[in-house]
Amino acid sequence: MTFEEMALRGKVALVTGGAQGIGKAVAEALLQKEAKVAVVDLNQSVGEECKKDLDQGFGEGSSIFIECDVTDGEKLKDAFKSTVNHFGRLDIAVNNAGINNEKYWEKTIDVNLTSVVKGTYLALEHMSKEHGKEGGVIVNVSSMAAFLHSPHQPVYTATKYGVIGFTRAIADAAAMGNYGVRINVVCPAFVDTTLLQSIELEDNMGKYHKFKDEIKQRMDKFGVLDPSIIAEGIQTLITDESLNGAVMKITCSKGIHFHTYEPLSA
Ligand SMILES: NC(=O)c1ccc[n+]([C@@H]2O[C@H](COP(=O)([O-])OP(=O)(O)OC[C@H]3O[C@@H](n4cnc5c(N)ncnc54)[C@H](O)[C@@H]3O)[C@@H](O)[C@H]2O)c1
Ligand SMILES: CCCCC[C@H](O)/C=C/[C@H]1C=CC(=O)[C@@H]1CCCCCCC(=O)O
Repeated sequence: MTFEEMALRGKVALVTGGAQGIGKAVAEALLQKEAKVAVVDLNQSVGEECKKDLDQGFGEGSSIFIECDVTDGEKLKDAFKSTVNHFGRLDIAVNNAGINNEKYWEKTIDVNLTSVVKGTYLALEHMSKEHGKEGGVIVNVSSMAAFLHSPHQPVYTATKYGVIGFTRAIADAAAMGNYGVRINVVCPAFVDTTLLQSIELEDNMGKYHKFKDEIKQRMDKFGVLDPSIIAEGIQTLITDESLNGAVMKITCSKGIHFHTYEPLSA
């Protein structure tokens, strides 16, 4: 049995936006290592299809689907509670749900940043030693848009910067407060998921829709990753106990690697 299999076997994970794309790839990777997974997603039909796939691939008892809009604080709180009630514990949370919408940009902030903060705090309530729990790991999903900003997605870019800043700060708080919880962030470049289709839609891109060809040029230039490599990177952030406050970048050019920051000057 590999180290990852030992580290993940029997562990319970909650993955937001887990019904498709990167989130589903994360769920499959964790189930492959005999973890249990709660798939939390807004989309009921896609979520139920995902559940069927996971049942077929990993057995009916290994996962549950919880329909939940992460921007609804009470629903998200209930999703965490249902996960713990069903599986008896929570060890891992992946705050992955995200959208790309510059027209209704307040919604983008709600999903991509506010709900990641809420999801992190809810996960800490169920995992942190400050709440008498046994510890765990949280992974928040940002983007390479936080390193190569996108003039076509100013608000999306801002949310992804925010996810990095919040995660690095709360990871330090977790260490200083002996929460027993490691908190890391992953920053993928373009990934082959439904989200990329949003660049074609004026309802998503708003006034920046006229820039869509430029985004496509960037996709041609930088390449498009398979969701499975993001799942591989997130699995490393979960199982490598040396990682807390880590900022993982995943690109076609350099694969899985880490961003390093200048040490704080005295
Ligand atoms: N695809 C990319 O190129 C790319 C690159 C970098 C980062 N990301 C980030 O990865 C994460 C996952 O994106 P993806 O590419 O898999 O997209 P996707 O659209 O394929 O999947 C996102 C999932 O999140 C769900 N979701 C959206 N809003 C929700 C809400 N309010 N409540 C609950 N679930 C909700 C959707 O129903 C969907 O199942 C996002 O945070 C995204 O910003 C994506
Ligand atoms: C389009 C709708 C969904 C957005 C998904 C994703 O979050 C977007 C990231 C890109 C946005 C602008 C960029 O250039 C970002 C990609 C930068 C890639 C940099 C790679 C650099 C390298 O390979 O060295």
